[in-house]
Amino acid sequence: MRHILDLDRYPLDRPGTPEWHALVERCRQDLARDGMYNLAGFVRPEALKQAVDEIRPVMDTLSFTHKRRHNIYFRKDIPGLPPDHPALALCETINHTVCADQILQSVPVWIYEWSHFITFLAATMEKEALYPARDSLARVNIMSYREGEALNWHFDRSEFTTTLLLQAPEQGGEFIYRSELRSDTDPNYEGVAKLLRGEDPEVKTLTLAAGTLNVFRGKNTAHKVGTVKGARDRMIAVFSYFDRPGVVFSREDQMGFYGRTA
Ligand SMILES: O=C(O)CCC(=O)C(=O)O
Ligand SMILES: [Fe+2]
Repeated sequence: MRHILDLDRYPLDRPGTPEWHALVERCRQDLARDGMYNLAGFVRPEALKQAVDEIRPVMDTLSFTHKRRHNIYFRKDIPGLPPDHPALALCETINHTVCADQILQSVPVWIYEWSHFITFLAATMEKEALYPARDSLARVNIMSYREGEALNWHFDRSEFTTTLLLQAPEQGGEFIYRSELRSDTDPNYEGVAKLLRGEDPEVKTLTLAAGTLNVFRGKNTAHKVGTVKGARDRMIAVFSYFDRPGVVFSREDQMGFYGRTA
């Protein structure tokens, strides 16, 4: 892993040492304050290039074009919410997705499965353990956003979302988010409606640099990716871990996100 990750700066391979604890502590503080932490330069530039080079042909030929109108929940209906409630307003997403089963031997999948990485993530999230998904599609997704494309407002399925930007676009493609818009006990439908109307003053924008590890509270943070501009696509790896082993997506979700089942 030493040639892939900057382990001098981020000592993930030395769990239990004072420098490892210091890094975990810093990430915990960022999460508590901002609902997010970022490790810039986590992946070495040569490894980023290798990742983009090995994924590019798969992206160009086998990726699923994810294009649909959806609500912020990525669900047809929400029990208890009338279909015309403004929290269910539709928005449009388009990007291109490659799944873990199409890039079994690749830099992002190696990182996803590295036990020191999983141990570190769990520690920053103050969890006893964290488990990779069993779903062969959802484990790792590589998403490419070309000029004019964007991912629209949504909440994620898992409590935390872990991403690694492999290639930054020339312009646009910002990560736009609203922390703690809802909680596990309060869906805050009025707040969601306000956000979708463009009237939430708490929305923040982050421009990520390639190689940055980004971890945020995806389940209750509404987030989207701004429209990409310029010739270079925005390419990002999204890692899905869960609190229990063996998580698989429903066939309906697999079809919606990946255009196929596994
Ligand atoms: O592309 C990103 O930065 C975020 C991706 C994301 O939110 C997702 O895949 O759920
Ligand atoms: Fe997301």
